[in-house]
This record gives sequence, C-alpha cells and structure tokens, in this order.
Amino acid sequence: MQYLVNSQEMKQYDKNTIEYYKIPSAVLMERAALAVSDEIKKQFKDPSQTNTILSICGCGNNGGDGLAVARLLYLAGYRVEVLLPMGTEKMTAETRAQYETIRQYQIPEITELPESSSYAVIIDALFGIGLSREIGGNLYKLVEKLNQIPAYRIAVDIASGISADTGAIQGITFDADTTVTFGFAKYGQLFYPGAEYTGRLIVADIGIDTYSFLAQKPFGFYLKPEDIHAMLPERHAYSNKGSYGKVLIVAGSKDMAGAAYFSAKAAYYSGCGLVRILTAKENRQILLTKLPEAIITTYDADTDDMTECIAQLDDCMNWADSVLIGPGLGTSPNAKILVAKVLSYAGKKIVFDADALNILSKNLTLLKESKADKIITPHLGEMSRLTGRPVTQIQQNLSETAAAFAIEYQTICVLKDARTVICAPDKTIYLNTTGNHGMATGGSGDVLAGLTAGFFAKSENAMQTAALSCYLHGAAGDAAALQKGMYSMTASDILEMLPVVIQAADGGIVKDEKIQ
Ligand SMILES: NC(=O)C1=CN([C@@H]2O[C@H](COP(=O)(O)OP(=O)(O)OC[C@H]3O[C@@H](n4cnc5c(N)ncnc54)[C@H](O)[C@@H]3O)[C@@H](O)[C@H]2O)[C@@H](O)CC1
Ligand SMILES: [K+]
Repeated sequence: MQYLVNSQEMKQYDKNTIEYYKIPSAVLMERAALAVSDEIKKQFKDPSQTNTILSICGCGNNGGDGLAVARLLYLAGYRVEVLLPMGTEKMTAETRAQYETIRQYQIPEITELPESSSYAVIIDALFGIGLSREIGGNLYKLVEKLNQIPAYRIAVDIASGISADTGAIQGITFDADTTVTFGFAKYGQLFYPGAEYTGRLIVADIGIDTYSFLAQKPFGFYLKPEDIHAMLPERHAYSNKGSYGKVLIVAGSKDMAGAAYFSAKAAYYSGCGLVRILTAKENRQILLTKLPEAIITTYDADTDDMTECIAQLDDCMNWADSVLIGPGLGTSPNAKILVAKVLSYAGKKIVFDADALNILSKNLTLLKESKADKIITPHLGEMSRLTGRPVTQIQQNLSETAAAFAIEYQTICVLKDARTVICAPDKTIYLNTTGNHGMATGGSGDVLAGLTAGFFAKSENAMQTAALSCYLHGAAGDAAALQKGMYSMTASDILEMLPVVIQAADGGIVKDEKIQ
C-alpha cells in the first residue's frame, strides 16, 4: 500500500521532519535536488553531448529545489542556465541561500526566455505544493511558451499549475514528461486532469517518510504491483471448495443473461469455491450452457406473488458468504422487493451495482437503515441518481462526493470514472491507477462487481476488497488493451484477462510502469 497525500498533510510532514526529528530544511532540499538531478543524469548521461539545461525557479522552496538542481548539474559538467521569472525579492530564506550559492559559482542566469531557444531539458521549479491561486499574467505566458519548446520536461515535486489536492489546473500548467515528487505521491498527480500533465511519476525518498506522520497518518492510498500478492485471499494445499467462499449473484432480468454471466464468471475467477446465480427463469438455459460451473436458481420475474421467490432468496442468502445484487436486474416492482430483502440482512457482505443502485436512488432510507456490510459500485450516472447532483458536478468533486456518501450511508463507495475513487466511512480514500478508456464498454462494470463479490467472500475488509478488485479489473483492462486495442476490446476480453493478471499477481509480477 502506498500513501497519497494532499498539500496540507505534506506541509505537516515537512514540518514534523524539520521540527520534531531536527533534520534541517537545507538537507531535505539537497536530497530533493539530488533525486531530480539523478533522474536527469540517467536520461542524459554525457554532459558534453547534452544541450543546455534550463531551470525555471520561483521564489518559494520549490524554486530553491530548482536552484540546487541547477548547481548539482553544473558541477557535474552540464551546461546550465537559470531563469528567475519572479525575481529574488520575495525568496524564502532557504531559496535565497540557494541563490547566493548559485551566484558564488557564477552559474549563468538569464533574465528572459530567448525568442528562439533550444534546450535539452527544462526543469520546472516555479511552484510546488505552495501554489495557492491561478497562474496568470506573464507567468501564464511563460508556461505557455515553455510547453512549446521541444525538450525533455521535468517537474520538481509537482508540475506548476496542478492543484496538489484535486488535480485541477490553476490557469495553466507545465506539461511534464516526468515528475519527481518528494516523499509521497500527491492526489493531484493521480486525479485527472492533473495526471495527464504529470507524465511519468517518480516518488523519491528525501527523508520525509512514515516516521514523519507522528500521530497523523494520511487518509489516501493507492496500490502498486508489489502490493497485490499479499492482498489476495490465502490458499492452502489442505482445502476444498468450501474453504474459498460461496458467492450469490442476484442478477439478470428476463432475457438479460449477459450481466449475470459476466459477474458470475468474474466471481469464479477470484478463486471463490462456489457461485450461485438467482435469476429470471428465462435465463436458465443460456447460463447453464455458458457457465456450467454455476448453480442456477430461477424465479418468475413477472409473478404477482413473490412468496416462493423470497423463500428461495432466503435460502440463497443463508448459504452465501457474500452477495452481489443488481447487474441486469431491471427496476420492476419485483426487483425492488429483492433489493429490499437483500438489504435487510444485517452483517451480510453485499455488493450493490447497476439496477440495485437505481432502485436504491428512489428509496435511500432503505440503504441508510441497512446494517449490512456494504460496497456500492456506481458509475457517474448512477451516482448522479443517488445524490441528485449533475454528473459534471460529481466529476469535478469525485472524492468529496464519494466520501460524503460513504459516511452518510455507512458504505464503501466505489465511484467509477477514468480515475476510480473508493471512499470508506472512516475517511480512507483509495485512487485506482490501473485501467484505460477501452474499458468504457458494456459489461465491464458487471465484471468488476462480480470480482468484488468474489473477493469479498473471503475477506473481512471491505475497503481492501474494493481496492484489490478495482486494481485487478483495471490491470485486466490494460492487458486486454494490449491484445485487442482500446477501440475493439470488450467486456469478454477484460473478463478473460482476469486469470492472467491474477496469476501474475500471485507470482508478484503484475506490470504497471505508470508509477515508479
Ligand atoms: N522543508 C521544506 O519546506 C521543503 C520544501 N520542499 C519544496 O518546497 C515546495 C513548497 O514550497 P513553498 O511552500 O515555499 O511553496 P512554493 O515553492 O510552491 O511556492 C509558493 C510561493 O508562490 C506564491 N504563489 C503561489 N501561487 C502563486 C500564483 N498562482 N502566482 C504567483 N505566485 C504564487 C506564494 O505566495 C509563495 O510565495 C515543495 O513543493 C517542494 O518542492 C522540498 O525542498 C523539501 C523540503
Ligand atoms: K514545480
């Protein structure tokens, strides 16, 4: 598990390191600069063959980092120029000290960007996590110009212009090929649109680490490939199908067998022992043919008398370790009865998706009163119906919306978007880094919901279950995109890549090079 922080948390951890552990600010700055200069040296090994490197430095401590990087590269033999577009007057004490050193070494300083400039590298040390308002005026024009110069663009800590907390662009942003961030990744580097301008993200250890939390651990986390193995349910040689959990899938209205199939098969791929599908009677034959492994129980979706169906549901609920309800279920009166019944099981592990969420959006009291152990998996449209807020508003406030809902309804809320965010009632936030836009295809959500229910069967930690499922679902999507391309990949392709990525994770080698 990797921590994710906002600017306020990061400032506190900086402060704790300096004041509590007595590590001087200049030491942290030197280590920050070393991390950036090492990365540049890795890309441009021979100083004599490298064109000029330009470091753009602001007057805050991010600028101080940029000045120190310029010095380290200059002393290593690179041609370096420094540009100080905000002048020297408002420099912080640390940055001023770096500037005085630069002057002592007589490192070339330019006062403005030449009209036709050519650089090997542009270092962005204009603003870091101290950015507090929109970039405007001459600085806006400067960043615009920098983005047009063909060079390797590297951002110090965070690309100038990205809000570290939300990923929103404050006026304009430096468009980085690589960002070397310090201590921990920032929310704004994983959230869109910030993620697009961050480039490759390198999280560098500069001495601000988990010790620096003192009593204030961050709420945010993301996962890396090496985290996945330990999160998979344990398996033992001395076991049987009863050892790995029983999953009930309540899905598929009349002639809507696909959703039930996708979710049930994904549940099986999680490694659970048994999957039982409760579905409309019209789906029996096709499901028996497509998924002979599953136990099929059917009901008459059109009946006026649900007594028999409820008796069957009771039987299934008592049998199951975890339940998924919703995919392809429809919103008929009988579907509503099923959703209400499932919600009434206190302590039961339940995943609500698709039509179950549409039904709940009309009766949120049901959700609020439920004592079940809940995970909900809405996409933006479903979240809009659940909250009564427009999609655009939710999209701009993904984590706030999901967090508020999770707390109010005491549920894990998996809010699915290009960057899926998961929030828990205890304020924990997970951002998923896997996946691609090829996954925006029918049935993809059914696969995620089924996989989640599958892992939930053997887990007592709903948040971890949701995070693991999103990670692997996205990784399967990435693998499917490699084979079929983002235009043509389908939910079936994502489904059939699940075994591949789960097996790779079991060997500890799911590939994800987006974050290093
Ligand atoms: N001990 C520390 O404080 C350390 C800080 N580090 C670096 O310091 C950075 C944070 O430093 P600071 O807190 O000084 O903040 P910044 O360097 O990000 O800049 C803040 C300065 O810019 C001004 N400003 C903010 N938004 C502006 C805008 N839109 N237009 C014009 N001016 C604007 C502020 O008034 C302030 O003067 C980190 O991102 C990191 O790079 C690292 O060196 C590690 C140690
Ligand atoms: K920066």
